[in-house]
Amino acid sequence: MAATGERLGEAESERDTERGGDDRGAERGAGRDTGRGGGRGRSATRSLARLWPYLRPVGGRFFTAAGVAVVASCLGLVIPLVLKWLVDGPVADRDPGGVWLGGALLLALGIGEAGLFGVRRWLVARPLAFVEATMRADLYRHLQRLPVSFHDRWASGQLLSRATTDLMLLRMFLAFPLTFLVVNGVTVLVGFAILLAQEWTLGLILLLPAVPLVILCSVFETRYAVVARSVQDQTGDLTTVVEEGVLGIRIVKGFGRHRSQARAFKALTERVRSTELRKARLLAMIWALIMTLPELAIGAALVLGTMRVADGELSAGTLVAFLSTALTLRWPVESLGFLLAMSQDAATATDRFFEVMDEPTAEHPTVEQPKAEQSTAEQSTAERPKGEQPTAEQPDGLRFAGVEFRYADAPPDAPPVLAGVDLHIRSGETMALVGATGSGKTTLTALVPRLHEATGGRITLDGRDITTLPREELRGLVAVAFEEPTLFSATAGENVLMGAADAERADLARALEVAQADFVHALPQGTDTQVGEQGLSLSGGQRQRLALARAVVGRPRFLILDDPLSALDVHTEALVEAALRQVLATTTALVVAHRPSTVLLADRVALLSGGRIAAVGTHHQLLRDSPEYRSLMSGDEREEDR
Ligand SMILES: Nc1ncnc2c1ncn2[C@@H]1O[C@H](COP(=O)(O)OP(=O)(O)OP(=O)(O)O)[C@@H](O)[C@H]1O
Repeated sequence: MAATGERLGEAESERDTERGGDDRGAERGAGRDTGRGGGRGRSATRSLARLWPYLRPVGGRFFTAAGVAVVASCLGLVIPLVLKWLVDGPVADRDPGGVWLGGALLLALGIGEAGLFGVRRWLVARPLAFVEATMRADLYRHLQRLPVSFHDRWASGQLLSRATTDLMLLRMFLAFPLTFLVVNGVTVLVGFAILLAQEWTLGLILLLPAVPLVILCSVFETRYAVVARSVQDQTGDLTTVVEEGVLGIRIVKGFGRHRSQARAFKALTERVRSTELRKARLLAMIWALIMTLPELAIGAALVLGTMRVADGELSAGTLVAFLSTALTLRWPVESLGFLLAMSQDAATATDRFFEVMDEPTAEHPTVEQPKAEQSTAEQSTAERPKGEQPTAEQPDGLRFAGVEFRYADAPPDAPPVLAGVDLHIRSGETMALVGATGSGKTTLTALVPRLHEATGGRITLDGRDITTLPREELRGLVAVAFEEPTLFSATAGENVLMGAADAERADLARALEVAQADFVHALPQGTDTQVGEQGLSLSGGQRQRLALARAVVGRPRFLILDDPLSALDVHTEALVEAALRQVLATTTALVVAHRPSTVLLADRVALLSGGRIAAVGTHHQLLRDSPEYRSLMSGDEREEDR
């Protein structure tokens, strides 16, 4: 089963040449590139061996089932021996009693074989469903724990296809090809031993095709591995396009883009189809060879055997038994082609599964505060203006000290998004964060709950470096509401209660009130109303208010709001603002703001520009002193001054 890297490399470059340049259109919609591989230089056996930890808990039942299948298959090999006895004995002696006995024996063997195969099926069905479910649960759990940067890189369709198609392929592989590769292997060995024992010259004739078959199978396996990987990756791309098309149906319809969407989809399906056809051609070729060579050998053995029976060198019974054994071995030999193909598909699915599972869950795990960092902490303490030293009565609030950040996938020559942010939000204070589009406001807010890891500097909450806080504690301290409110296919109440592990119904009512999300009570089942996939049954403003309620339900110590009022009408915005003022009075908050109305919720404003905090002050101070701030706010300035 092992494939050589060189051959894989050759096959891959051949595939690339075959592809040519005409499927560029199909690349559209494939989205982010991560998650595709070439099947280059990997051993199928080594890949499949990684499934062992999942198989081990059900190993007893699984191996018993394989043992039962081996016995059933070898039982089939006894049938020709009974035939030999029948032909040379009772049939030659014209003994009807013996013929009946032989018939009964053959019937019993047939029933025994069928019964044992039934038992095998029963033995493996439940454990393999368990293996598939465990792998799927592990994958889901791992996906939840992977950092946001991973999800930024990977297309969702690639992940979906791994969780569905690939795991189904693996269950099918464990249920059938894996067992039958063993069973058929043992059957072929036992069968050939019987053939050689019966008549070694004829046996050798049947063995002749084995050498070319082994070589052909190895070449086939190498080529098939590459094509199998392509099909599975392309299916992932297809899933991404379908998902994007369904989620973005409003945009597609709104801009009348269904034709171009359909064209892009068709290009991708064409690409999958042509790869599937290449796979089918390979399979057809290997099947033709695997079926033809043994048939030729059986034909040759039949001619030679008949001549020897005619010459009296061989008994008719022996020839009948020999040919029946050879015919019994046809299926185990012929099945090799598709069993190998299914094993390759499974090895590819295993690789794709572990590509995700091998991704580290934390880019920077929680660490004990090292000495070097402590000195930075001391230094930043020294930098604090007088009167800002944290005390037990007055905690320090949220502090950014020399925070730097660059996206891992940013071009190497691009400047960092954040190039040394220094900002102190005092305990209980609300700070508005203002900056031009793309200046890094969302990025800065994402660093606080460690959705991304700062690449330099440090962030402290009440004097504690966030990298030293256990993630659960950090996420209990900090609540976030993003500009794009994400809701889940659950009830309105469940969506809000997701904001805090220990929140109760009373907290839910309070949070809904604060976020002016009373509309929930008017829904058909109140807070128990399902909000549909991604909350799409609600308006943008309603979704945003629910997201806000989710952020405040746990009375967080620190609140991060990314332009939380952008989708609200003027009337609702005023209501939410009024309620928010109450919440903000009790927490330390950083609020990304684009409009003066949001800015006015804050005690002070920080202007982010060129990756640094360019100015800090009240709204009116900045309007007076900062031309950049004035220009950013100018759109609404007149309204503000009214
Ligand atoms: N996942 C990512 N990978 C690479 N670059 C990114 C990623 N996300 C954002 N960026 C880049 O980082 C910069 C800052 O983006 P960010 O979303 O933080 O800006 P912003 O100030 O919040 O913008 P806006 O006001 O439009 O919401 C932008 O140039 C953006 O293109």
